[in-house]
Amino acid sequence: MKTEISAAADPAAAPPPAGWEEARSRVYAVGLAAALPSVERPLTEADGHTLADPLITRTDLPAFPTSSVDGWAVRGAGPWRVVGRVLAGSAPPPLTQDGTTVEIATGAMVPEGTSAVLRVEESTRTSDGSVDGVPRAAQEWRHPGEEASAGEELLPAGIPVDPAVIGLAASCGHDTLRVRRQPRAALLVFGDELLTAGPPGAGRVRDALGPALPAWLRRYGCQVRPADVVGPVADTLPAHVSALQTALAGADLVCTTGGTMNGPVDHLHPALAALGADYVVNTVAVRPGFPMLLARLVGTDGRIRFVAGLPGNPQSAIVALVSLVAPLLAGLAGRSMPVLPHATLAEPIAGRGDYTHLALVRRDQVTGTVRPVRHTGSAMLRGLSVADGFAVIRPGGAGEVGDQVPVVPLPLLPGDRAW
Ligand SMILES: Nc1nc2c(c(=O)[nH]1)N[C@H]1C(S)=C(S)[C@@H](COP(=O)(O)OP(=O)(O)OC[C@H]3O[C@@H](n4cnc5c(N)ncnc54)[C@H](O)[C@@H]3O)O[C@H]1N2
Ligand code: MOO
Repeated sequence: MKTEISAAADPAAAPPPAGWEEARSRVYAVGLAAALPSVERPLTEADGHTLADPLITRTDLPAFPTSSVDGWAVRGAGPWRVVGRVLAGSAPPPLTQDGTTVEIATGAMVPEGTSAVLRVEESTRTSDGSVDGVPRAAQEWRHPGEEASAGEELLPAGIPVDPAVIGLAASCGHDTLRVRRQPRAALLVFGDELLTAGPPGAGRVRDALGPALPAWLRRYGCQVRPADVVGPVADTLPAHVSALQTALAGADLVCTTGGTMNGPVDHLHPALAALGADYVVNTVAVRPGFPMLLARLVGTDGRIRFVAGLPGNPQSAIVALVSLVAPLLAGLAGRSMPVLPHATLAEPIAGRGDYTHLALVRRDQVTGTVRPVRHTGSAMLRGLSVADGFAVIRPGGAGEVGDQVPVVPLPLLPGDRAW
């Protein structure tokens, strides 16, 4: 996909905001073009990563004929003379004579020559110690390849690794998985007015994003080390440039909060210009969160890094996170573009004219419908704390009761496969 990238420059001369969907596609494409290299990880360390290669089974599944019950592996017609016992974990000799049986445990390999497995509770012993009974018509063992054949692709590349995938990989013989390296993210919090402890007041507010964003970013599969969360960064251009330079040295993605507008101490745009960044997206026609941006820097070593500028208003910062950072990370991980689930509105939601409206909603777990929550001003976090996601109200319209609308889910549980 062609992407429009423009150099960071005078924001007054900036192009009009990108449409919300267009902005998402653009950042996803740019992320995918910079997809992170693949690495080998032990299964126990693969959770939350993304498969870089398809998952291919190393053997048939099951790998050998496997008894599904405790009982008797018999050959020919009964009664059967007992000639041995086979427990799970060994490769038994074949049953060579009709009228013979071996005791067999659930999970044990069925000896070659077996014609049926008789459940222990459906068997009797004759006076001479032989086994008798009528095996069920349905076979009581699993055949090799019943679940998968050796060499078969079980999952494509690009799939998120979750506990189900880890279990499957182990069952078909893998000790490690080839996954995309997790993106390393850093966070710079801008704003001299921010307090990092205690109650707000006297013109100062608590930094709500420094503590919260690393946790959101980890839920999107990023690595965020505590030392990579820095702030408040002093409201001067040199301090911004230097903080960005330091963060970019180690991170694939640097998120910043605040300073996206053109206020007297908003230094993000000039700092990006000083660093030679290009805009992938510079403002988006969405409410709230309009001043969000994504910029790209190419290092002298060719390494591509991104800066996501999240607006200072706390809810707007989260809108920017779900709007731009989530598709960027999907691209970097080699995943597909996130598909938005749809839900039915149980209450109307106003439109925002030419802008897309992202409205915090809560989902009724029983009916699956969504309704807006209260306290959703862009400076507020109360609504977010009781919401499951943002309903997407497209430009030029409004959401009516009964409308099916896309919903951007919040990544509330790590590694969630579906909403
Ligand atoms: N003249 C205009 N002014 C503003 C406009 C506009 O269109 N014209 N847009 C408003 C919108 S929309 C937003 S969003 C904000 C974005 O501003 P910045 O990204 O430059 O953010 P700041 O000015 O630094 O802060 C805005 C607001 O958020 C509070 N804040 C900042 N960081 C944090 C934090 N980590 N935790 C909690 N609260 C934070 C900050 O104190 C301000 O109240 O611009 C509007 N202005
Ligand atoms: O768009 Mo601002 O992000 O409304 O608060």
